[in-house]
Amino acid sequence: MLSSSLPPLEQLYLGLDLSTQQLKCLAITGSLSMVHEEIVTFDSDLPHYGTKKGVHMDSALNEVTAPVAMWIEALDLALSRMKKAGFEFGRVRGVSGAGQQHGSVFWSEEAEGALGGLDPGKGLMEQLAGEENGLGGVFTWERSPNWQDHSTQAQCDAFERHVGGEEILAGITGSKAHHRFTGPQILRFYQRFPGRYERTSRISLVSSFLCSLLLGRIAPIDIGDVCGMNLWDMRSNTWSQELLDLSAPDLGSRLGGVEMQPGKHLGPVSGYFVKRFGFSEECIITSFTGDNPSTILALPLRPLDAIISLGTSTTLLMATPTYFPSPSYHLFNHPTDKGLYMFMLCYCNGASAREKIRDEIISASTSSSDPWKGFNEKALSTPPLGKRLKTDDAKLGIYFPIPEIVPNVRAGTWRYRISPTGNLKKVESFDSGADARAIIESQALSMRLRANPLLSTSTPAQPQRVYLVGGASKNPAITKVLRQVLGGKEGVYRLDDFVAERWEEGGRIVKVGEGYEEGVWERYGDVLGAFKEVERRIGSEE
Ligand SMILES: Nc1ncnc2c1ncn2[C@@H]1O[C@H](COP(=O)(O)OP(=O)(O)O)[C@@H](O)[C@H]1O
Ligand SMILES: O=C(CO)[C@@H](O)[C@H](O)COP(=O)(O)O
Repeated sequence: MLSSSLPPLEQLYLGLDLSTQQLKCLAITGSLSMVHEEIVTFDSDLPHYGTKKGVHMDSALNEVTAPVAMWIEALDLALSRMKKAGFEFGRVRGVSGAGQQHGSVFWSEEAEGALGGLDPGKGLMEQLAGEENGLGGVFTWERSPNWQDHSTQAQCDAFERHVGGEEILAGITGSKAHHRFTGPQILRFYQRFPGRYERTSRISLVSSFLCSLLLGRIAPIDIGDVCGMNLWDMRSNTWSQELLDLSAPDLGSRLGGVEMQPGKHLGPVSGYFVKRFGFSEECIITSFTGDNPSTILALPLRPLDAIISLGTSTTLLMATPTYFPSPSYHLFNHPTDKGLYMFMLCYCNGASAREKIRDEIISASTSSSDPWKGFNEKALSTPPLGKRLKTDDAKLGIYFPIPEIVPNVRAGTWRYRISPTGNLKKVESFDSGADARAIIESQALSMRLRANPLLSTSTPAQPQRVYLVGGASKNPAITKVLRQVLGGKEGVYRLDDFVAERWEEGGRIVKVGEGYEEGVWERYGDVLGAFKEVERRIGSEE
C-alpha cells in the first residue's frame, strides 16, 4: 500500500484490475501520478477459498475455475482497506478497469434488483453472496471458468465443424476455437447444467462483471473484450447469430448489448459506494475491458512495436490496421481506436512453467533471498541453444506443466538435440543450465515463429521496440534471452510504472538492452524450422 499527501482538490481516477491471482486498485491524479495502490492477493488474503494461484484446478476434467464470491469479497476488502487508510473517495472523478479475459459470470433474474438495491449498512458479500459457496439467488453458478481451463475440446470441435473449419472460424471471430473462449464455455455450461442456464438471465465477462458491481446494474460487454468469446463477428461488428444459436437458446438476450463506443461513460457510481465509501455522486464509471486490451492502452504503440506481458500468462500484443485472421493467433478489436486491431498470442505456460523449472534445478540449499538468483546464473552462463562449439548439438526444450494453448497440446516436457547437420533426436535430460536457458528460449522462439507473418513486412523481421511488462519483466536473465531471440530494432524496454506522466518517457521506461545482437538473432532464426517440427511431433503424439 502506498499513500502520499495530495495538493488540495486534486481530482483522482481509480483503475481496477481483476487478474488471475490478484485484485489491484490504483488511484492516480489527472497528470497520471500514482497516489495509492491496494492489492488483494487471493491465495494469501482470502485463504478460506482454498485457491492456488487464484484458481481451483480439477485435473481429471481439465477444468479450471475461480469462485465468484472471492472476487466480490476482494472488492469489499480492497475498498475497506483504502477507507481505513484514509483514502478520500470523494475526490475520485472516474473509475475504469480491466479483467482477466474470457471468464464468464452467470447472473439470475434477481441480479439487477440486488445490484441496484444494495444496503450501504452492509458489505457486498453478505448481500450478493448466499450461504452455500458464498452465493445465493443472485448467481446461477458460484464459479467462473478460468482462461487456463481446457475442458471444452468437444465444444471447440463443434464450433469449428459448424462453420466449416478453424480458418473460417478465425475469419469470422478473429480466432479459431479455443478452450477458454466464452462461447465454447457457455455451450459446455448449457450442456452440463441446462436448468441453471434456464435460470440465467444475464451473462457477463469478468471485466463487465466488475464494472456491474460498481455501476449498480449489469454493464455492457466492451468492444475489445467481446472478441475473446468466439461469438462476435469481427467483419460486421455484430454478434454472430449462427454461433449464438449453436451455443445455447436465447443467448443473445442473456449477453445483452455490446458497448461500441470506446471508453463510454456508462453512468455514475452506484449509490451504495457513495454512501458506504464516500464516493462523489458525480463519479463516472467508464467501460471496463480485458486485461490484454487494456495493456495495449498503456503505451502509444507504433506499427511493429510489441508489448510482451510476462504475468501468469505470457502474452505478446501488437497493434495493426490490417484484419488478417489466422488460426495461429488472435485478432481483437482495439479497445479504443476504431479500425485498429490488437494482434495477440497467449500462452498458459508462462510464469508457473518458469517457476517449476527453477524449483527443479535449484536445490533448496542454494536458495538466497532472491529465488531467481541461481536460475538466472545458470541461464546466463549457458550459451544460446546450449551450444558452445560449432560441432555441438543445439538444444531445444519445451516445458508445459499444464496443457498449452499455443500449440493446443497436453502437458509434458520434451527435450530435443539438433545435430549440426540438422537431425533431430529426442533426449531425456539436459544439464540444468541448458534447461534454464531452453525454457526462456522456447517461449521466445514460439512467439517469434508466430509473430513472423506480421513482422516480416519489414527487414529484418523484428519488432521495432519491445516493451516488457508484468512480474518477470524485472528478471535480467529472462529479459536478456528474450531480446536475443526476438530482436527489437530500437531496443527492449521495461515499463517501471504503467502510469506514465502523460507519456513522458523519462524515468518511466527503462531500456534493458539493445534488441538485435548480430549473429545471435540469426542463430535462433536457423532453428525455427526445427522448432516447428518439434511442435508438430508433440502435437501428433496426442
Ligand atoms: N524477479 C522475477 N523473476 C521472474 N519471475 C518473476 C519475478 N518476480 C515475479 N515473477 C513472476 O511474476 C508472476 C506474477 O506476475 P503478474 O504480472 O503480477 O501477474 P498477473 O498475471 O496476476 O497480473 C509470478 O507468478 C512470478 O512467477
Ligand atoms: O487468456 C488470456 C488472454 O487470452 C489471459 O491473458 C488472461 O487474460 C489472464 O491474464 P493474466 O491473469 O495473466 O493477466
